[in-house]
Amino acid sequence: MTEPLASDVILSVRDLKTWFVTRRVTAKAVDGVTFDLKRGRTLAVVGESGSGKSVTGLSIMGLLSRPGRIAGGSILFRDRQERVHDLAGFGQRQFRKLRGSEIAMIFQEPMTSLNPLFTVGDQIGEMIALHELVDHREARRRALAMLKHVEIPDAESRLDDYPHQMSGGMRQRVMIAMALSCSPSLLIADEPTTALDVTIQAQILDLLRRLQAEMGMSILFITHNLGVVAEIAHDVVVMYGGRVVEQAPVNDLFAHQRHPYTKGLLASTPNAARDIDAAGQRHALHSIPGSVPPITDLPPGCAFEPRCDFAIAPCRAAPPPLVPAGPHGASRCIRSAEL
Ligand SMILES: Nc1ncnc2c1ncn2[C@@H]1O[C@H](COP(=O)(O)OP(=O)(O)OP(=O)(O)O)[C@@H](O)[C@H]1O
Repeated sequence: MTEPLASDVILSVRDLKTWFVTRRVTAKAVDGVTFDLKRGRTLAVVGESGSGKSVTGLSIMGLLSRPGRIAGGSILFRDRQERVHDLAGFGQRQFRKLRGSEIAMIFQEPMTSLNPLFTVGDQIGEMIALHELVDHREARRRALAMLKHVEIPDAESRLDDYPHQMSGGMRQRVMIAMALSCSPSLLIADEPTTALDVTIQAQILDLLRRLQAEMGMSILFITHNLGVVAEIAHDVVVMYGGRVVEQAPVNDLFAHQRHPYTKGLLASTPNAARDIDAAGQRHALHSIPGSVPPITDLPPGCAFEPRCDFAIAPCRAAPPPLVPAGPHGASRCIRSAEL
């Protein structure tokens, strides 16, 4: 029997396995991932390229491409009527009802969501009309309100712009407007600021924080950037090789990392105050040796063991379980108590 969902949890991913199976290989892109996202909070999923972050988001949205499929586990989602659904068993027809109205997703590249052939006003309006009974004029009025909501200057005239007439930051705002036009309770944001320069990135993060406070939505924020995590997350899940290696509230994670991979990620994140001293001397940035092994060829024990400075013989035996480490966090490192 599945354990019931705590009343403040909107999304509970439990032992999720998303595999890409072909006749020759099985790529276990997500292999036993478990986390909870609470109402009105932001959970960041962080890890290097290939760790399984995007596949986790796409699994929740029902947007996996073949031969990807959910091979096990559950994705419990609480809708606005407080009904709990297991999205792991959903078909495309059920997803179509939920996507946009209850769960929305934004991507790194706004043109993934925007059609170059239609004006932004038409596209946002169409999204609203798809889920709610509104006429053309009302859809346009709501689209304009959304453009203002995401702080697009001179929104009235921008309504009739095509996406290519806008800057990257503005397009990102339009994608957010479209995603939030039906007030979803869950937003999945997959690297939405990665392609933007740092000042625009900070503005988009500010905007998301403000919209979250106003609309009360929960955000699953996928990123490889711990700087962004520090800006936006309440809670953090660190992924490596398709598994969660550590999870903790954001303050705890930055104060004390329980997994050597998280330690390495943090040490590799540029930080001007730490990297240049008062005399202007630069200190070399740490980098984690090697790279994420292909998920079709993970080592038998801890997936991070070949790159880990703290590894001991038992790390090579079997994948360590995710166990409580400290009062709020959990770690998959058998040495976490000593780190
Ligand atoms: N269509 C596919 N067929 C086979 N394997 C896939 C497919 N899509 C993703 N994978 C595999 O799943 C693994 C996880 O990919 P995923 O995109 O989730 O990583 P990520 O952590 O989001 O990295 P990035 O930041 O680069 O997107 C990768 O190793 C990739 O090889």
